[in-house]
Amino acid sequence: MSQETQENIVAGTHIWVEDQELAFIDGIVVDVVEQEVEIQTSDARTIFTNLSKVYPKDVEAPAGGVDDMTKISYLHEPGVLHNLATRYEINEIYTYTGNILIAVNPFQGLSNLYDAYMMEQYKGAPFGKLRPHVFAIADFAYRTMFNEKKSNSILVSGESGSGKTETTKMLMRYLAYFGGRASAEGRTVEQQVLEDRVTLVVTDVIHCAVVADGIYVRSNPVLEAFGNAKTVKNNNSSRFGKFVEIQFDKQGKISGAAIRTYLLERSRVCQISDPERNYHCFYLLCAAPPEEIERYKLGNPKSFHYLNQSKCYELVGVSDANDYLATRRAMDILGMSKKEQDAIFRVVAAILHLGNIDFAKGDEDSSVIKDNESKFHLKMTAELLMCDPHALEDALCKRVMITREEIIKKSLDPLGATVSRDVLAKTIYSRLFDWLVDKINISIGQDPRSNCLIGILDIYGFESFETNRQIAIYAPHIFPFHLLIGDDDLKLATMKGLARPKKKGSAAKLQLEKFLHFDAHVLTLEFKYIILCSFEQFCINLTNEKLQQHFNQHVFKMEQNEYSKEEIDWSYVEFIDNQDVLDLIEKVIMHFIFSLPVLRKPGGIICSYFAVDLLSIVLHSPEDLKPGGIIALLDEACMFPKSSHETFAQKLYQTFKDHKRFIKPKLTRSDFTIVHYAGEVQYQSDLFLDKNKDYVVPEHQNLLSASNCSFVAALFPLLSEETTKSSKFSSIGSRFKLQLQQLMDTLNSTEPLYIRCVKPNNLLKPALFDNISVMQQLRSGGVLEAIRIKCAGYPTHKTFSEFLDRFSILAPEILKQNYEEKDACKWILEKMELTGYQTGKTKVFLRAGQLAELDARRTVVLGGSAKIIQSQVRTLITQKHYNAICCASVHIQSFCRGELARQYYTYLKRATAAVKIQKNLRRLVSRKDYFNVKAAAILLQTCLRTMAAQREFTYRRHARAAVIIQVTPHLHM
Ligand SMILES: Nc1ncnc2c1ncn2[C@@H]1O[C@H](COP(=O)(O)OP(=O)(O)OP(=O)(O)O)[C@@H](O)[C@H]1O
Repeated sequence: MSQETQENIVAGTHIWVEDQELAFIDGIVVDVVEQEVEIQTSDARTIFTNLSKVYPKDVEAPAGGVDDMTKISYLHEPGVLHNLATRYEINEIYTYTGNILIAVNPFQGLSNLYDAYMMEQYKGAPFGKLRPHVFAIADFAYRTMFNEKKSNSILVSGESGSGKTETTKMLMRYLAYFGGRASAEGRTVEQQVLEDRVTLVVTDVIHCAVVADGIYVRSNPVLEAFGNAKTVKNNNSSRFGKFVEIQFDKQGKISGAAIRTYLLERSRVCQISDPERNYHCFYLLCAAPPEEIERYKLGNPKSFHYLNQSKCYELVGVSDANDYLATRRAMDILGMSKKEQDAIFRVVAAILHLGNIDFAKGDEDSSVIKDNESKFHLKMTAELLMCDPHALEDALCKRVMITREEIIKKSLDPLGATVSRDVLAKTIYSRLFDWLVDKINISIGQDPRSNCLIGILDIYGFESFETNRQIAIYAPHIFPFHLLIGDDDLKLATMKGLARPKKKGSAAKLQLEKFLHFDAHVLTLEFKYIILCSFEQFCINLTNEKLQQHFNQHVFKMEQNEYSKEEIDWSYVEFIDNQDVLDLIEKVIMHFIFSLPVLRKPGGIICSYFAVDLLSIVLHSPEDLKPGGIIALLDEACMFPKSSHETFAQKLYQTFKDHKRFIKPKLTRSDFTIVHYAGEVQYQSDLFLDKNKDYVVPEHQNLLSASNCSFVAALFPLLSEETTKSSKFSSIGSRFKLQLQQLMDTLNSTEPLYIRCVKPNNLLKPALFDNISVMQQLRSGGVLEAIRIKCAGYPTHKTFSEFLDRFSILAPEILKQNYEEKDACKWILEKMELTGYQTGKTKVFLRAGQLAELDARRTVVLGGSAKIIQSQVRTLITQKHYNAICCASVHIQSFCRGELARQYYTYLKRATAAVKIQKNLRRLVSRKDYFNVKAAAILLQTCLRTMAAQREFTYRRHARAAVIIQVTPHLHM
C-alpha cells in the first residue's frame, strides 16, 4: 500500500485488515499511534496491527459488487477479493478486469448461462455492454478477427479444476456456432467431413458436456480419453497443455484447425496414487465389448499393476463402456481406419500387460522374469506390440555398453529392469499420444489460405503445492509415528518428531503451523504442507513465467492504449517485468557454446536447439557473457556422465549465489528455491537430470522399430546415422523451451485476450468461497500483478461525472457556477493541491494514493457536516429526551401521588374500619355488659323484690299471725 494511502488512515476510517483465516476482514480504525493501528473488526474483535497491513475500504461500493474490477475505487487485493466473493454469492461467476475475464468455477450448472439464446444475446454486442461472460470474449475475438482481419488468441489459465477446459469448450462452442456453416450453404461431402472433424475437435458434438450435480460426460473423446485422468483436484483433469488454432476463411467460417499439445504427464502411466486414476483410455479399454477384451487378453482393471496402485476404478456418473464406444465413433469421424484403431488399442493393452511384468534376481546382478504370470504378460506384450518376446526380455533386462574395444551386454538388477519397464511404458504412451495429436491435425486439415485465426490456449497454472492441512495423528505417543495423508502426491509419510517426512519417490515438507487439540488418542495438528516440486512443475512454472511476462506486457499496453485514447501523458509510467526470473531459468550459456569445437562444423554434435539459441545470440554487453540459466546448466550436467543431481545443485548454488530470484534452502544439499512472480517455489533436483534427458533407450528403440506392426514401428522410426550422431543428447527442458518460444511467437503475432479461471474451493462444491485459496490463485494468475501495473500508472480512472458525484462536496462553490465537467474536476483537484494527476477526454486519472487523499479530505468535509448534523441531532435527541423525562416524571409523580393517596385512603379506610370495629366491639362489649348488668340488676331486683316480697309476705304472715294471735289469745285464755 502506498505511503500516501497509509497517511490517510485515521480513526474512523473503514478498512480491510489482513487476517489469517479470511485473508482480509473489514473493520473500523479506532486509533492510530505512529505505525500501530487499533481496529474494531466486523466480527467484534479489537486488534492491533501495523499500518502496512491495513487497506482503505470503499464504503460506497455497490452491494452486489461491480462487474469490472477497474471500477473499484480502491484497487487492492482485499477490494478485488471482496468484489469477487460478493458476485460469486449471487451466482455472478464472471467479472472483468479491463478486458481480462475472471471466471470463478460455480461447480454447478447455472441455468441458461450457455444456451443458444445467450449466444444470440452476445452476438455483436459491444464489449462491456452486457454482463461479463465467456461469450463476450469469444464474440470480441471473432469480431476483431472478422472486421479488422486480426488474429486473436485467448489464453485460458488457472489451476487444476478451475474450469479451463469447460471455459475453452464454451469459447469453441460459441465460435463454432457462428463460424460453422449452415447445412443449406451447399457443402461438398469432403467439406462436410472436414467440418465435422473440426467441429468434433473444437467442440463437443459427440458428447455434450453435461455439467450438473456432479454428473460429467466427457467430450472431445479422443484427446480426453488419452490425455485426461481423474485426479484429486478434478475428475476429468487434462494432463497436458493445449493450444487450439481455429482458422477462418474470408467469410468468417471455420476452414481448418490445428492442435499443439504441451508436456503430457508421462509419469502417470506407471505411477498413480489413491484416489486418482490413470489415463481414461486404459479403463475404457477394460470396459470394451467382450470380444475385444478377449482379443487383448484384458480383464478387470484391478488385475493391472498400472491401474491397481489406486483403489479408484470407476467415476461417478461416467460409463467407461459408453465412452469407449464414443471414442471409437470419434476416431471414425476423425478418419482413423479400423486398422489404426485396432493398433492404438493394441498398444494401450500392451502397456497394461507390460506393467504386469515383474522381475526376480537372477545370477549375480542380473534379473529374470519373475514367474509364469509375468512370462504370460511378457508374451502378451510382445504379441500385441508384434515384436520378439526374447528381444523384449533382453531390452528390459539388459543394456548394451559400447566401449572402444568391444560391445558389452550388461545385465540390470530387478530394480533396474523395473525402471526400464516403466521407461518403456512411458515412452510408448507419449509416442502414441503424439501420434494421435498428429493424426487429428492431419485429419482436420489446415487451411493454407486462411490468414486469420483464433487460438485458444488451455494451459496449466502455476504450481507450488503449498497448503495448510489439518492432520489427526492416532496414538501420538508412538514416535516416530506414521502419517497417512490422503493427498495426490504424498501417500505415506513417516515423520520423525515434527521434522521432514520421507516417502518413496517424492518429497514433502511439513511445517507445524498450529497445535489444534489433543485427546487421549488423537493429536490434531495443522501443518503447512509443501510438496517439493520436481522437473515437471519447473517446466510448468517456466511456462507461467513466460505467459506472465506476455500478460504484463499486454496489460501495460492496454493501460497505455487507454492513456493514449484519453490523450494523457504516460511517458513516465514504468514497467517492471519478470525478465530476471526468465533469465535465471532459460538464459543461454554463451561460454559453453563457444567452447564446443564441433559447433562450428555443420552436422557436428551440437543439438538443434543450441543451434537455434546460437542464431539468436547477439552480444551486447558483459552481462551476456555471464553463465547461462538453470536449463542450460541442467543440459550441461546431463551431458557429463559423472554429473549427479548433487553436483548440478552445487553448480546452481555457486552460479546463482547472488541472484535475487534464487535461494539455497537451509538444511538441504540438492534443493533450490526460485522466487517466481507468484511466490517462492522449492524444487527438489533429485530427478531433474533423469527427467531432462529426452532420449529413448536404444534397446527400446531398436526393439520397437523392428516391430512387425507398421503402426508400432512408425512410432519409433529409425533415426538416420546423421541424426543419431547429432542427437546424442537431447533435452526435454530445452525442447520445451523451444516449443514455448514458438508458442510465444504465435501469441505475439495475435491480439491476446485473457481468461483467468479461479477455483473457489478445494472441495469442488458450489457456493463455497475460500478467500485464501482464491487470493493465491489471483496472485498466481497475474490478476494482482495486473493491478500492480495499473497502480504503477494511474490506478484510478473515474469519469468526470463519477468524480463530481463523489468529490463536488470538496468545492461546493462549483455547483453554483456553470462549469464544464472537466473544468469542475480540475478546479477540485487544484483546490486540493494535488499534483501528478491527469485529466483525459472523459476521465480523471489519479496516481496511487490520490483517491485515498481525496477521500480523506472528503471525510474531513463530511466529518464537519456530520458534526453539525450530529450536534443538531444530539440537541433534538436531548430535547426529546428532556421532554420525555419531564413527561415521564409528571407521570411518575402523579402515579406516586396517586399511589400515596391510594395508600392513605387505604389507611384511612382501614382506620375508619378499625374505629368501626372498635366501636362495634365496644358496643358489643358494652351491650353485653349492659345486658349482663341489666340481667344482674333484674336478677338483683327480682331477688330484692323477692326478698322484699318474701319479707312483706313474712311480715304480712307475721302480721296476720300477729293479728291472728292478737285475735286468738283471749280465745285461749
Ligand atoms: N462454467 C462452469 N459451469 C459449471 N461447472 C463448471 C464450469 N466450469 C467448470 N465446472 C466444473 O468444474 C470441473 C473442472 O473443470 P475443468 O475440467 O474445466 O477444469 P480444468 O481447469 O480444465 O482442470 P485441469 O487443469 O485439471 O484439466 C468440471 O468438471 C465441472 O464440474
